[in-house]
Amino acid sequence: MPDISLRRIALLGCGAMGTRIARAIDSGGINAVLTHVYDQAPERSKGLVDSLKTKPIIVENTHLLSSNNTNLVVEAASQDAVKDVALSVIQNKKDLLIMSVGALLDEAIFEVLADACREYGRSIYLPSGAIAGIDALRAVRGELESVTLTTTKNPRSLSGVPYIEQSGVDLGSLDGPAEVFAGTAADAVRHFPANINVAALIDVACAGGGSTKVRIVADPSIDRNIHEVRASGGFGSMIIRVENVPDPDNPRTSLLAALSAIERIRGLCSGGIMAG
Ligand SMILES: NC(=O)C1=CN([C@@H]2O[C@H](COP(=O)(O)OP(=O)(O)OC[C@H]3O[C@@H](n4cnc5c(N)ncnc54)[C@H](O)[C@@H]3O)[C@@H](O)[C@H]2O)C=CC1
Ligand SMILES: O=C([O-])CC(=O)C(=O)O
Repeated sequence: MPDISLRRIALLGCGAMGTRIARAIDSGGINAVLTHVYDQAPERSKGLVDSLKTKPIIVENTHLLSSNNTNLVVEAASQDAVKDVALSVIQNKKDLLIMSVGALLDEAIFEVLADACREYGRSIYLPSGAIAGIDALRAVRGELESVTLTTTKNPRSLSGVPYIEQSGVDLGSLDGPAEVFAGTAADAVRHFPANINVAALIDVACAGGGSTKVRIVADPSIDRNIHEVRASGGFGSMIIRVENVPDPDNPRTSLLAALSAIERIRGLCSGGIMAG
């Protein structure tokens, strides 16, 4: 049940997604105020704050985001940021919304955070991000026999990933679709930390323990970030497919991911009737 007293928000990460979230709050579309921000790149936090009507305080490090009277810390930074700060946010009795969900496929981290949420009575929210149907997958998790995620992106949305460079695939010379990864969700988020958080979301929803099957395909002929989940089991079967427009400020990230975060924050801050 959402806590409608959530009104003061701190933001970790002022990149493509963090900027959209901050602007949605600043525009008055969410019943909340952005009180504090932090980014390890100081020019990012300053650039964001300069562009906002209501100026949040720029803090000196991640931990200061939860050492004030905010209710909710929103993470839109990186898996490393989650590993660094998530536990202290919960210990400081703040709720936490995580977008770099891949961090949770480290079993030790998941268990520590789950225990801390119980002990301190706080919640960690994982918006459905760049995928859809997370609620349905969670509902049928006890009946699942098979789940596979296939993610297809333009090579420019996959550039700079050491795993691809080491595997000898030359993204620049592809003239058709090429599989660049096949394996488990746990390995996918390790090798593609900024590209496949959706695999972690699906795996957490299905209680897969990191074992959900994942394929990543580079296809120079497409300009969308496409995620397709095929699931089957005792409930029947489902195919969930999204064809996402990439965020113009970060082609790895889909616009839907930021919109999903904003909608989740809006719901947490307003209560009322909510679908899904
Ligand atoms: N859950 C989902 O469906 C999706 C999740 N994501 C993830 O959400 C996160 C945000 O995405 P974008 O805004 O597009 O990325 P971005 O690269 O545009 O921005 C990330 C910002 O966080 C900052 N940052 C990174 N590590 C940090 C740390 N340890 N401490 C403080 N600041 C740090 C960077 O300097 C940068 O300004 C990424 O981890 C991305 O992989 C992206 C798309 C979908
Ligand atoms: O935004 C997307 O399409 C997917 C993505 O980067 C992620 O899951 O990390």
